[in-house]
Amino acid sequence: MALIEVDNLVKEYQLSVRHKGLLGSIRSLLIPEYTKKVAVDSISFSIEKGETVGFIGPNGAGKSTTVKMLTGILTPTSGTITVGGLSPYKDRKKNASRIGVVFGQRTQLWWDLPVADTYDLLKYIYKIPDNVFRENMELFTDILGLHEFLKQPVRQLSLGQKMRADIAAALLHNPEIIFFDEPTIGLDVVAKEQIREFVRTVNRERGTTMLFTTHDMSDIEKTCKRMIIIDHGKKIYDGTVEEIKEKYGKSRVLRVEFSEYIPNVQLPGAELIKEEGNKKWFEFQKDQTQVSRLINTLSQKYGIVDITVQEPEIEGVIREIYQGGIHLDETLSGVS
Ligand SMILES: Nc1ncnc2c1ncn2[C@@H]1O[C@H](COP(=O)(O)OP(=O)(O)OP(=O)(O)O)[C@@H](O)[C@H]1O
Repeated sequence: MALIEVDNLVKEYQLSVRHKGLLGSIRSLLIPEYTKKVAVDSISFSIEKGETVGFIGPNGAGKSTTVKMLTGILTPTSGTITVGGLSPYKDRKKNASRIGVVFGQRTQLWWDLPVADTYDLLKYIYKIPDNVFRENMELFTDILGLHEFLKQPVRQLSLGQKMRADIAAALLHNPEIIFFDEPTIGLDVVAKEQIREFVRTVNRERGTTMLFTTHDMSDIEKTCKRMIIIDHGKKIYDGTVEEIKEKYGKSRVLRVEFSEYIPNVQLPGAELIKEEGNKKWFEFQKDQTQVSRLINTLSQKYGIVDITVQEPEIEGVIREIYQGGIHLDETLSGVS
């Protein structure tokens, strides 16, 4: 049995119908009417121990609702979830001790307490043995650079420091599974990279299972092997990040450094998209133009110092999927 098993999961929210005007308001009060919003529509998937999975989709797709059900905060309308053999909403307390949750937009730390005191409190709450606490504090301080601000109250921390402090707090009790909700939102590139590196280290060294919801495709590309895409509450893709890029990222960029400045380069089958000194970037469609033909054409006419082919950005592929420009085929999408 997989660590996380989700079968035909459905969540409907009940919304009250409001009528216009004073009479309408009175009517709504006396005879309340409701409509249903299906936020999660028969989703199934399973996640094995040690996997890192990106859970993505456009705004309102149903990601948070699914994660809230996985963590036991919400009860499903129908379908089943098991996390390590437990039902998250029925065995909420037991489940909580085995999971860690990191919210990018909210802190779980005590606002007025120094960070170190928060960790002491968590040690007490989760009954973390001394040796585990010491080992984790050492590792987290080292990779996340906690020593800079351990004695400062949480309210004085910068966004990036708070995020690092929050991640350490969520992992202190050695959870088997961690749910990250937009873990790098609002952070600068250095802080983002530090967090991604930390996540990779913990996954590699401890085999911790990780699920990310994020709008930052670099988070997914740099930390996850697998990606589940949902849209309008339905699962539309479940597979590797590489596979979706390879199959749907049709455009490639040829970056060429010439031995001298050449004003007009004609390259049939490719379009000039950028130039900088002696360097030029050409975009081409990999299923229409062979890269070897482009290289031959260029090298016969011009002196070339360096040439590289750049892979497609996952960001662009996902944008097109959200905009309906790419229809995923069922054999690839792993959707049954
Ligand atoms: N408490 C609620 N009551 C009613 N409808 C809700 C509630 N929470 C979410 N919804 C609706 O359910 C749908 C899914 O919302 P959800 O927050 O799960 O999406 P999401 O994929 O996490 O979006 P985002 O990327 O914007 O955070 C949306 O249409 C949303 O308006």
